[in-house]
Amino acid sequence: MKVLKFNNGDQLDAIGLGTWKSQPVKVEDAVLSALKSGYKHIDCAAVYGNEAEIGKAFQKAINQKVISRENLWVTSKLWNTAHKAEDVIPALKQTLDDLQLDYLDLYLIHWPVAFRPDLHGFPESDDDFLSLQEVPVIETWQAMQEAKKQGLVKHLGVSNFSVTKLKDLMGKTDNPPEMNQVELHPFLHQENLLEFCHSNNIHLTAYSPLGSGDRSTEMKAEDEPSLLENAVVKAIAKQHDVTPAQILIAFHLHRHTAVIPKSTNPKRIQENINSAKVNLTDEDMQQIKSLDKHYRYVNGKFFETTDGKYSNIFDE
Ligand SMILES: NC(=O)C1=CN([C@@H]2O[C@H](COP(=O)(O)OP(=O)(O)OC[C@H]3O[C@@H](n4cnc5c(N)ncnc54)[C@H](OP(=O)(O)O)[C@@H]3O)[C@@H](O)[C@H]2O)C=CC1
Ligand SMILES: O=C1CO[C@H](CO)[C@@H](O)[C@@H]1O
Repeated sequence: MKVLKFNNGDQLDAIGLGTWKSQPVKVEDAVLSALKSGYKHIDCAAVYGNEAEIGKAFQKAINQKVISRENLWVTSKLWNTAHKAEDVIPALKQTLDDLQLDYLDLYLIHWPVAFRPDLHGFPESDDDFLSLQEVPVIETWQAMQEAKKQGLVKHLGVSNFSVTKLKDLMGKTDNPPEMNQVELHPFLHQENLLEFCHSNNIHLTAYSPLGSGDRSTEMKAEDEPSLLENAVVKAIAKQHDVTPAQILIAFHLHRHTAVIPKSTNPKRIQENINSAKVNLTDEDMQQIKSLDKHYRYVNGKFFETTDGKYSNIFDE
């Protein structure tokens, strides 16, 4: 398995398991099945509403000696309601309680967007958002540093940050993020972001690598393109005698990022980690490069306000 190396010597398996939309009744078995299939890297978030069930899987796996805590890598994310300094550590402690862990391996700011702390669910009006002037990202970041000092988390990072937002944060701290988790796949290469992160010692994790087909219909565009059904991807898969999903996952290994396909199906969970064995050629990568059309499945539209507080969230 390819790994991403951190400054302190820690290593992250490049293929991890995503858990957004994994139903609480299914996710415990899914995570346990993944750990038994050799996954060591699990991607979670408070907002996915299933961390307590994932925690049960971790307990079972550790008790059954499927994996030790030291070999397991758990990422979670701070939700947008907890960006104020005083809310960060309580939110992290809730996640740790739910996951039944003493520490996280990686904690990310989920979005560069802040909601009112008392908000339940998603914003319904402009008033449900706080502006970045009211809660600057650096305030949240400093509180995360404190959590690290207290031993609650080993590594810190961000998610959905553009180059502009990374530069802004890096200009205000001596402790830059070690990870940026963003959408990446053959329809969205984000070469500039990849180059910026890699030349600044920031790892990337690719989310929605298979096109996030199980999102609710309200989140989908009518003419949404399919990665799994793409003719070029299918032809490359045929040449390698593997599935299209395995090509889509192997693409990220070739670009030295992590990738976190979501599945609750044991067969597909196994299939996805087996992508580690796929070696794409330069010619395959060239063909995949031609598919880039800057298409986002998670387009951030749900953060648009009428007052423009969070317009152009990706700065492009
Ligand atoms: N930081 C952020 O803002 C975001 C982070 N994420 C993270 O990234 C993870 C992955 O992204 P996500 O959006 O969930 O979508 P993915 O691109 O991983 O797609 C998930 C879908 O693909 C199906 N699938 C899984 N494996 C295969 C396979 N081998 N062949 C065919 N279909 C397959 C799944 O079905 P089934 O389960 O039935 O197998 C599900 O319908 C998330 O779960 C989450 O952890 C995602 C979005 C935003
Ligand atoms: O990780 C994610 C998936 O779920 C959320 C939407 O419900 C997104 O905000 C986020 O990017």
